[in-house]
Amino acid sequence: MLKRTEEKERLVGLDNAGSNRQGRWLVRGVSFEIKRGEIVTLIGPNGSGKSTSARMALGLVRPDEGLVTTRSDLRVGYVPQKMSIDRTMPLTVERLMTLTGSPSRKEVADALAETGIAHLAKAEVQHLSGGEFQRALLARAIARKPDLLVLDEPVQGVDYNGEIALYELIGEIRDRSGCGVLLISHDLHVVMAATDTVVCLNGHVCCTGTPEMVSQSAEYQRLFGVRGSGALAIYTHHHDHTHLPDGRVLHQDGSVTDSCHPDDGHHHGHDHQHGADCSCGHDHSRLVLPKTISKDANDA
Ligand SMILES: Nc1ncnc2c1ncn2[C@@H]1O[C@H](COP(=O)(O)OP(=O)(O)OP(=O)(O)O)[C@@H](O)[C@H]1O
Repeated sequence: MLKRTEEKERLVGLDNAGSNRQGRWLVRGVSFEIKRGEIVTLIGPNGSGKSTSARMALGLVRPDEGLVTTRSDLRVGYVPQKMSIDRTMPLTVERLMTLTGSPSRKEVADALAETGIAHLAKAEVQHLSGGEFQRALLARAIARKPDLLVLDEPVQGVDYNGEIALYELIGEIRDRSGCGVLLISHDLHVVMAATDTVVCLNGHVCCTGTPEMVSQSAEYQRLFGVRGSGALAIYTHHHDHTHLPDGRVLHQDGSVTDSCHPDDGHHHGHDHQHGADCSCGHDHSRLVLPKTISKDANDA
């Protein structure tokens, strides 16, 4: 008898969902689902309805049309787009972890270790770099052991190498914990190919699919106006280095450098291609778009 492949558990599903405020549709016709172990990324220009769609998925906004179904007792870990912290108030990373929940000391320590900032447990939040702060917020979210991890613009205030390191970390967390991940991004510089599904929004779903499929769709290219040298490059490489929490790069030969370049002598067996915008060029399975796309998107 044939054994059916086991279906991954569906955590959240939106079916033609829409949200209306005072007669205006903020977004409508949104359909996607997130299963356990999957990464779904919502992309789109400012005001395109990414946060509204995510809020519908989380049950924070009730859809005015369509259907949203959520697994009962779904545990969500949320990394907000902004978090206002009184910079004059002393607040350690450890304390930040317990502001809105009550994880045990071990859960706090594990989450800080997993996000690579165990050494910053006693540090003041106001002294953290952009990348360290994002990791602290991520640690706070994963300490809850979520079924679904939601990250709204997780790479804000983070430089290019830090951005790649953060995306890699999110992928590792998914691999280790098996949680589902919903990412929201309008800075399209890096959308990791580890993303299973990209949903491209502009008040409605313009296109949806794998990063490769979406990048090639006419709707996507119309929306983001990919111009001139702004060609897309899909990277599929083998892993030969690791991005450290502080943005530096640990190479296979044990050396650590501030950044990573194909010709820096640390990489062997170049079996990959580089795009026009490649400042790193190795080992990531990701879709890279030029920085200018964010501006193009706003112009669109
Ligand atoms: N509660 C609300 N009441 C009225 N309008 C709203 C409300 N929330 C959002 N909007 C509007 O809905 C549209 C979509 O907003 P949303 O925050 O979902 O977009 P976004 O894609 O996440 O944008 P950004 O990238 O700027 O964060 C915007 O025009 C916004 O001004």
